[in-house]
Amino acid sequence: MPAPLTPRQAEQVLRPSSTVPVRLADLALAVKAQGRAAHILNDISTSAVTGLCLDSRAVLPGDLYAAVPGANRHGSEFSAAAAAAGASAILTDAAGEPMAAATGLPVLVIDDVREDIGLLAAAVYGTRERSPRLFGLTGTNGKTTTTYLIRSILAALGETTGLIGTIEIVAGETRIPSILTTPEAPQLHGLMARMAGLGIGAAVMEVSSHSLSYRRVDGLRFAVSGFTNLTQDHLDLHGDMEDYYATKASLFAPERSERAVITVDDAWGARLAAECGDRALTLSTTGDPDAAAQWSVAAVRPDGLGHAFELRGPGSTLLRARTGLPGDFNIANAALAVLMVLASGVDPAVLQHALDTADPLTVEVPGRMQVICREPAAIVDFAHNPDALARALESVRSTIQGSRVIVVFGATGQRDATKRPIMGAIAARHADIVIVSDDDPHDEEPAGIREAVAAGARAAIAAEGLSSTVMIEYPRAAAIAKAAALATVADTILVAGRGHEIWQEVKGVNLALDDREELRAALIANGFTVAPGTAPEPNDSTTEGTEG
Ligand SMILES: CC(=O)N[C@H]1[C@@H](OP(=O)(O)OP(=O)(O)OC[C@H]2O[C@@H](n3ccc(=O)[nH]c3=O)[C@H](O)[C@@H]2O)O[C@H](CO)[C@@H](O)[C@@H]1O[C@H](C)C(=O)N[C@@H](C)C(=O)N[C@H](CCC(=O)O)C(=O)O
Ligand SMILES: Nc1ncnc2c1ncn2[C@@H]1O[C@H](COP(=O)(O)OP(=O)(O)OP(=O)(O)O)[C@@H](O)[C@H]1O
Repeated sequence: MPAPLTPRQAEQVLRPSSTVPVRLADLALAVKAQGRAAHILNDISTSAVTGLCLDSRAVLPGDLYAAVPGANRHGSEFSAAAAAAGASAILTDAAGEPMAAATGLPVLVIDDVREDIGLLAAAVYGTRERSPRLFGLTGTNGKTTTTYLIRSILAALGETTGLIGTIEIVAGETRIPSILTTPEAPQLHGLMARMAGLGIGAAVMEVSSHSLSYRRVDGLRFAVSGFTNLTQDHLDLHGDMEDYYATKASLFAPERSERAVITVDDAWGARLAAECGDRALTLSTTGDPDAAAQWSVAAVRPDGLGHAFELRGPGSTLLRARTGLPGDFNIANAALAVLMVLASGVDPAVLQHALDTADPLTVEVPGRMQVICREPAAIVDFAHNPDALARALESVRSTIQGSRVIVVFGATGQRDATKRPIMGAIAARHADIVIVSDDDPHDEEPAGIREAVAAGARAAIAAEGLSSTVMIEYPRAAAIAKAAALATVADTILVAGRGHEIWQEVKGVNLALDDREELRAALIANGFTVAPGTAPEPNDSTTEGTEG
C-alpha cells in the first residue's frame, strides 16, 4: 500500500496551478465591507498572499496561514511553524495576535476567523468570478452514493465533473483519498479554482453537518442542493435532532443554494420543503399516493440486483430509470440524483436519453452495498448509524427458504455512544447471527464499546422474544472470518460500518484493515467463489492533470 500523501503534498495537488497575489490590505477591506473590524500588524504596503491555509502542516510558500481557535489548541501556537513553511502572512483573532505577531510576519487580525474564512478564501482564489456549477448533497444517509450517481449522469451527458466527499476528491486526473467528508473552506475554494482552471464545468460534493457548523462551505454558491433524509447521528456535535436539522437546513438558505431538491419521505424533509418554498422540487419515494410531493417514485420493479422505476412529475412528466445498486434505499438515491440534474436545467428528453443509453445509475460506489460474493451473498456496506443499519439489513434478506442473515459490525469509539445499544437491537431484530466486533475505537477501550452494542442486542432478544444469536469476536478480521466460516451458500453476510475504509484507528495507531479484502479472503478460505472487484479505488498516490 503506498504511503498516504502528507498534508502539504495533498494541499499541493488540490490547489490551482497559479493564483494572482492578493494584497492583505484588500482582504482587510473585504472584511470591513461586511461591517466587521480588521487591522493589520507588521504591515508593509506590498504584503500579498497567493494561498490560504488552516493547517501549518499544509502551508505552502506565499500562503496566508489562518490561525483559528480549535477544540484542543489555538492555531496561533503554530505560527512559527507556518512561517518556517513559507507563509507570507497570518490571519488570526485577538487571542492569536501575540503569537502571530511574534513571527514578524504581517498579521491580519479580525474578530472571528471562521466567520470570514469563506469570504477570504473566495477572494484569495477568485472563486466568485470562476467556479464550476456546484451540486451539494446533505442528509444523514445517501450523500456519498448520490454524489457518485450525479457524477455518472453528468458523465453520460458528456460533462466532466469534480467530486468531493467521504471517499475521495477527484479533480480531473487528480484523485486522492479524503481526510474529511467536506474539507475546510480554504481547501474547497482552492479546489473550485483548480477545477475551473482544468475546464471542469460541474462539481458535486457532500456537505456534512460538521462542515456547516464549522462554516467550511461559506462563500460557495450551490446551483442545486439535495436533501436525502434525517435520522439519528452526530448527536455528540449537535446535542439534539432539532439542532442537527437546523444545521443541515442552513445549506438551503437562498444565499447558499439557488435550487433545492428535497426528499420528503420523513417529516424533516417535509419541513425543509415548506421552508424552501418555490426554490424546491419535492420528491416522494415511498409509493404513498397521498404524499405531498411534486415528483414521486412509482412502478418499482426488481431489475437484476437493483430496480427499475418511474419518476412521475407535474402534469404528465415522466422519467424512466433503473439502478443496478442493491438496496431499496438506492431507489431514493437514484431518484434524487436524477432530479438534481434535472433541476440544474438539463432538458428532460436529453436526460431521458442519457438514462436509457448509458445506464448511469449502475455505477459502483466503493464500500456502499458492494457485492463481494453472490453465493453466499456477501456485501460490504458503510451503514454505521441506526437507520442505515436497519435499511441495509432489511434489503439483504433473501427470499430463499432457510437462508440466514449474518451481520458483522461494531460502533465507533469517542462518538455518539447512544447509538451503540440501538444498533445492537436493530441487528438482533434483522439478522439471525449477530457478530459484534470493533469499528474505529479511537482512544476508547474497545471492550466497553463491544459490550454496549452486544447488550443492546441481548436486551432486544429478551424483550421481544427474538431467536437471533449474539456473539462477540475481535479483532474485526477474526469476526469476518467467523461469518464466512458459519455461512452456507444460501446465507447472506453483511459486513457493516466501515465500507471503503482501509485504516482502523486504535489508540492513535492506524492499522491496515479493508473489510472487502478480509471478506474476500475469508470466503475463499472457506471454498466460496468471490466476485471480481470492479471499481478502481483511489489510492494514496495521485496523477496530476494539466491545467487548461
Ligand atoms: C471535530 C472537528 O471537526 N474538528 C476539526 C477542527 O479541529 P479542532 O478544533 O480539534 O482543531 P485543534 O486540534 O484544536 O487545532 C486548532 C487549529 O490548529 C491547527 N493546527 C493544529 C496542529 C498543527 O500542527 N498545526 C495546525 O495548524 C488546526 O488545523 C486547527 O485549525 O478543525 C480542524 C482543522 O480544520 C479539523 O481538521 C478537525 O476535524 C477533525 C479532523 C475531524 O475528525 N472532523 C470530523 C468529525 C468531521 O468534520 N467529520 C465530518 C463528517 C462527519 C460524518 O458525516 O460522518 C466531515 O465533514 O468530515
Ligand atoms: N437513502 C438512504 N437511506 C437510508 N440509508 C441509506 C441511504 N443511502 C445509503 N444508505 C445507507 O447508508 C450508508 C452510507 O451511505 P452513503 O455513504 O451513501 O451515505 P452518506 O450520507 O455519505 O454517509 P456518511 O456521511 O456517513 O459518509 C450506506 O452504506 C447504506 O447502508
